Amino acid sequence: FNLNLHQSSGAVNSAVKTRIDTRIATRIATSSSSTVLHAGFGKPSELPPNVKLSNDAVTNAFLKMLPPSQTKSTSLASIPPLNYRGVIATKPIKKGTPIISIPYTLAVDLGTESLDPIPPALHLKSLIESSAVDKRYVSVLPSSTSPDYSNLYSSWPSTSRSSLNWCHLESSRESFIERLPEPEDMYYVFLVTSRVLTVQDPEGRGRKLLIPYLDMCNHDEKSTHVLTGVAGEGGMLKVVAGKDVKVGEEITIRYGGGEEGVDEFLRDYGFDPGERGGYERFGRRVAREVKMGLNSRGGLREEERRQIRESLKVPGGGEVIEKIKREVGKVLDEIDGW
Ligand SMILES: C[S@@+](CC[C@H](N)C(=O)[O-])C[C@H]1O[C@@H](n2cnc3c(N)ncnc32)[C@H](O)[C@@H]1O
Repeated sequence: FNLNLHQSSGAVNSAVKTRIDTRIATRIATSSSSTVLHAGFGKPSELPPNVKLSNDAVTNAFLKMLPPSQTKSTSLASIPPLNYRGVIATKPIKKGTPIISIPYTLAVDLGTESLDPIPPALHLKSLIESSAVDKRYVSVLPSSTSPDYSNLYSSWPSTSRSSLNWCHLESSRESFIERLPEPEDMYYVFLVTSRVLTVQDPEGRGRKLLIPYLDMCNHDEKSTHVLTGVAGEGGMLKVVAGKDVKVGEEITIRYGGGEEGVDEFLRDYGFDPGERGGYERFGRRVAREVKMGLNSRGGLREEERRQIRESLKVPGGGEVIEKIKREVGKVLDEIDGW
């Protein structure tokens, strides 16, 4: 494939894998399409009016941390329709050139790869608490009160949580919490699962890295951009353009995880990657789990179903939770209709 990667060493093609338990993301997509928010913008002055470049003091201080070349053709912006923060092209970018290049030395290295997000989460917590992570970066991470975090079903009311223990998704999250020193440490698990990439070091071992700026790229299943880099001295962690990029286009990457459905995706990132079948698919999975439960242990008793129904009425949890609750409600209706 004719991607013109910057090759400074033979190891440069080592993949930056998108987070935790995921497969290598050097998938060089064959599709030439990508999300084009607003095609046809040629100059920065032609940025779509509804894309607001982030221009507050905290963001500007963070951007100054980065190599100056970094912000010549991209910037952070609030991007419609969700108005989430993301990276946007402010200049046209040619296919094959790096869009983002962050030196390994700027990344927060959380150690060698493990399938378990808890060790890197606790490592991150201690680095942040001991001020070993640049404050300018910490200040732009989503806080524990930001919607990115609070929309996760972490805020699912505890009554619902215990009632939903039979649900694979919920019990896997519960098992995280049980193994954490404090339930609040779930916030660091969220930072790890939602924004840490696995990058190979020169010896070929995967390392968990929090890469400032690169971690601001949102997910798009159809993104053709390619992640490359080596987690070691002199390494540059890059997003290389898989296609020509126009001004005003969002720079997205393709996250790993949740290939089978949407559940791990929801747990780890807190949003529904609609293209994978979304909540409908999740609902079907829940239904399957309930039915399996019915076969193996006589199913949910009437009392259990009643408790779940009650817990579904407890407000809170944000949009994601509300959608899951609706799906769970449908599954219960289905069972009670049998
Ligand atoms: C690696 S961060 C991306 C940058 C993030 N928007 C920020 O401002 O720091 C991953 C988080 O961004 C949000 N996100 C990324 N892609 C998204 C998408 N396609 N739809 C909705 N939210 C998305 C989710 O909150 C996710 O947990």
